[in-house]
Amino acid sequence: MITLRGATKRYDAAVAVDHLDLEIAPGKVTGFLGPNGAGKSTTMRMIMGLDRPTSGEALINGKPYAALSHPLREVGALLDAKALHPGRSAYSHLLAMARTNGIPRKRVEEVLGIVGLEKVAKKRSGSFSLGMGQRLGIASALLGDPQILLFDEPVNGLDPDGVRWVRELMRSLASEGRTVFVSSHLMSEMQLTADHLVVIGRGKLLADDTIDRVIARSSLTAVRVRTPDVDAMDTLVRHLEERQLDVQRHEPHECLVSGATVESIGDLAFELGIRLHELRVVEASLEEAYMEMTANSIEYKSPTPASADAGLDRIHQEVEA
Ligand SMILES: Nc1ncnc2c1ncn2[C@@H]1O[C@H](COP(=O)(O)OP(=O)(O)OP(=O)(O)O)[C@@H](O)[C@H]1O
Repeated sequence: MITLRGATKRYDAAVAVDHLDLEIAPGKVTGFLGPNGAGKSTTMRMIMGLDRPTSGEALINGKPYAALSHPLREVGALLDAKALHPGRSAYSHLLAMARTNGIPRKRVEEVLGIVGLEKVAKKRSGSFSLGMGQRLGIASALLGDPQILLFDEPVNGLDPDGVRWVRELMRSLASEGRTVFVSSHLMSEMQLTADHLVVIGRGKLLADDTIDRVIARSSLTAVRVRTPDVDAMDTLVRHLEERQLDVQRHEPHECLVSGATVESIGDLAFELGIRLHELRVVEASLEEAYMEMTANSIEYKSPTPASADAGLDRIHQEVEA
């Protein structure tokens, strides 16, 4: 279990992480999302004892990293894949880590096998590609066979085969009951890998929930309603608007309702004696839900329109199709 209580990190006047309260539970993959500069790496560094919180605390199994008696056996992390001695081979890098942490030599061979680096294990890591460096970083994280694992953008630089391998590794580590906390900017990948999401923006918590609930809460997730009777649709829309619901009507026979369930709209239509030909949820994608949630937290905004608008357009197009 990873616990953050009021964890805050300031750099001079700037607040990188702002009073984060979180519990990252075992047995699942928790995805860690947020725009550039949101504070993800700083949060992970505080958990790993590399940055001291300005206030609050970051705990591993109830203790700060520095108080762990066998840190590598309790928690492993891939934080910066480039933080390796370039003249050292993967093997000697892992062996040095193993020796200083009382880990047997055979575990070095085991982890090299897990990450698929056996054949290049004796080569200087300075000659490694970005993807090989990521694999070596993952091997270092797994070395102590810890129950808690943190990965900061582990698929960065990996080819599609490598991306899938990381996904399967994360899933299998979680299925063994481990705590897996992984940051990424790739929404589609997170949707396939994570069970739970933590989203931060400007150092503050924006969401701590399952993927399904993050998507369901998006205003871009709406219920599509269709009736063959235009007058009946007029009546239904009036009643929905009286209930303060956001209704968009792009066609006489159809509307999109945000913030209501299919059950509540179905019951209302039934009470009003309105025949429906369609009543279904049109879900936002995780990317759309994320873009909407972080719209006000983006430090480095691109000049192109936000994809929240693109999301609405997509739903409208679906309705018109
Ligand atoms: N050592 C430091 N000194 C000063 N400011 C820092 C330092 N480290 C991080 N910051 C600032 O803290 C904020 C959070 O940075 P952090 O790297 O944690 O964000 P991030 O979410 O990991 O970003 P990215 O997705 O770009 O990797 C940023 O504004 C960054 O400029």
